[in-house]
Amino acid sequence: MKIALLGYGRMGKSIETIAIARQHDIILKVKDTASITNLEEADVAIDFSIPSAAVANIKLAIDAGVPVISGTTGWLDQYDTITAYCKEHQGTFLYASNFSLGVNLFFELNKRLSTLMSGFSEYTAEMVETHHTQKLDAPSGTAITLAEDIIEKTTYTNWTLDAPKADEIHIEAKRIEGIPGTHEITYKSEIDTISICHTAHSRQGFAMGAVIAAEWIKDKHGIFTMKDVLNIG
Ligand SMILES: NC(=O)C1=CN([C@@H]2O[C@H](COP(=O)(O)OP(=O)(O)OC[C@H]3O[C@@H](n4cnc5c(N)ncnc54)[C@H](O)[C@@H]3O)[C@@H](O)[C@H]2O)C=CC1
Ligand SMILES: O=C(O)C1=N[C@H](C(=O)O)C[C@H](O)C1
Repeated sequence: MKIALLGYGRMGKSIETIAIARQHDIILKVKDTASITNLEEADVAIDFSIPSAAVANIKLAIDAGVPVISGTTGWLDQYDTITAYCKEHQGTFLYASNFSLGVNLFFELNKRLSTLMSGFSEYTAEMVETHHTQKLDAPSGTAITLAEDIIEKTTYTNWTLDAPKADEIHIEAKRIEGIPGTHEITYKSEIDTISICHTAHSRQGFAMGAVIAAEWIKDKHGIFTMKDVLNIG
C-alpha cells in the first residue's frame, strides 16, 4: 500500500517504521501544507500534524480521492464540517482521538463504569491526563472522548479545566517531559475512591493502530471510527 504521511513528526516517524515493517511504501512525508504534492498517487493518507493544519490536510486528501485517517487532536470543533465535506465529496474518512487498542478497550471500560456509577450521587468523577511537554493541546483528545462518554451515561453535562460546577467533570492536564500519554478517571466519595487508568509505555500502540486503520480503510467508502476497525463496543 502507498501511504502519504501528512505530518512527519514524532507520530509520522513511528508510523513510518511500522508501515515499512508491514511492507508498505511511504510515498510522501509532509511537514507543511505547501509541500503536499501528488497526493492522488497514495492509497491512503495518514494525518498526524498540528491542530491548525488538520482540517486543510483532510480536505486535500478528500479532494484527491484518497481515503484519509486523522489522529491529530485539537481541531474537533470542526468535525461536523469535515464529515459534511466528506459526504458531499463521496470521500472516505476516519478520525480517532486515540488509535491504540488498549485505549479503545479503556473507552469501553469507562462507559461501563460510568453507567454503573450513574446511580450513586455520593461519588464525584474527575480525570487527570498526563503528556509530554511538547503537546500543543489541552486537554488531550483522548480525555475529551472519555469525558464525553461519561457525560452521555451520567448527569454530568460538561467538562472543564477550571474549577468545576456540580454538573461538570474536572480534567487536570499535566505536562511532564517524556510521558507518551496517561489517562486516569477517578470517582471519589467521602468514604473511598475508585479509579481506572491507562498508561501508554511508548507511541507504538498509537502508530500500530493507525497503520491497522489505514490497511482496513483502503478500499472502503464513508465515515468511520476505530470501533469499526477493531469491532469492539
Ligand atoms: N490519535 C492518536 O492516537 C494520537 C494522536 N496524536 C496527535 O497527533 C498530532 C501529532 O503528534 P506528534 O507527531 O507527537 O506531533 P509533532 O509535533 O511531533 O509532529 C507534527 C508534525 O506536523 C508537521 N506539520 C506542521 N504543519 C503541517 C501541515 N500544514 N501539514 C502537515 N504537517 C504539518 C510538523 O512539521 C511536525 O513534523 C497531535 O495533534 C497529537 O495530539 C499523537 C499521538 C497519538
Ligand atoms: O499528543 C500526544 O502525544 C497524544 N495525543 C493524543 C491525545 O491528545 O489524546 C493521544 C495520545 O494520548 C498521545
